[in-house]
Amino acid sequence: MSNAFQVKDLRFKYKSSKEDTIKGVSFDVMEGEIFGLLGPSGAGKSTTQKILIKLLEDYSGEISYFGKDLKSIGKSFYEEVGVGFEMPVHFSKMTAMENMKFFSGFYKQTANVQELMEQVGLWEHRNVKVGDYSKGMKVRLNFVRAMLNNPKVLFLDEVTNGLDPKNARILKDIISDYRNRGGTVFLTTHLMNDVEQLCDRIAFCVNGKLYEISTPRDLKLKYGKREVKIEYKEEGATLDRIFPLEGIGLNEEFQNILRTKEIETIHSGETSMEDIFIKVTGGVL
Ligand SMILES: Nc1ncnc2c1ncn2[C@@H]1O[C@H](COP(=O)(O)OP(=O)(O)OP(=O)(O)O)[C@@H](O)[C@H]1O
Repeated sequence: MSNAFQVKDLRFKYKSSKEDTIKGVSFDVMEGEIFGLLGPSGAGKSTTQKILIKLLEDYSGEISYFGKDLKSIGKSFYEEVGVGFEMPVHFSKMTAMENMKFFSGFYKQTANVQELMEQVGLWEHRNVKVGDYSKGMKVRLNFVRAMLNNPKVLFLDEVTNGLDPKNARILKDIISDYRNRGGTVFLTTHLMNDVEQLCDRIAFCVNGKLYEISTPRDLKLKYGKREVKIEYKEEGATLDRIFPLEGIGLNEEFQNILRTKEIETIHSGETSMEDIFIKVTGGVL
């Protein structure tokens, strides 16, 4: 697998601000992975994304896109990337389909719009004016728009914001499917669920810096509590005990509970991603 993006010591300052918004971050986005930037509001996630999309060019540091300096790549870049911004922008007096046809016109190569609209459950509402769409429908349409050019790399900003759990799930499945077919995804979020269910690797972003670039699983192993909690019934009451994972197979008390009690639950001490985030960055999401 090659690197879709290689970012080295990226720094960026908005003209109106006194200090750097992005304070020297380095990371790679591998081709075929879902890479997530997780962080609280104002951390610099959207700014980083805008730099990678070439909307902000006045940065220092190095960014390469499939081995080429990002600054040297021309308009062809937009044929290859899909962008789903947080705030959907559509023509509200036009129908969803008219909107999609309009935006398709920007690209040389376009995806199968019907298929995309069907996937997100909007095909039957294709002739409705976007102004009459609900917020969730607009979010789903925005996703279709991001996929219109069959992108090689997909950028998503808070992609599940405003969606109910069912529609959030549908969208996450489509994103995973896109990755499984070789697509690369760079997403920003402040939502744990998005990270846990979607991302192959994540980076914690706080105040323009990155902490701990890793897989959700490795982070859990590194920062998780190495213990097992067991809940069991005894004389009508539910009791619980916590045992260290080390030597659990030889722990007689643990074995005894397993043998003699009615077990209700057994959990390994999984630390939530939120706990890990706080532990690593000292900040809250
Ligand atoms: N156009 C701009 N001019 C000046 N400062 C800006 C501009 N856009 C963003 N900022 C500032 O840069 C910092 C990072 O903002 P950014 O939007 O990248 O954060 P974020 O992590 O994406 O947060 P959110 O999830 O709220 O969008 C914030 O302090 C913000 O106020």
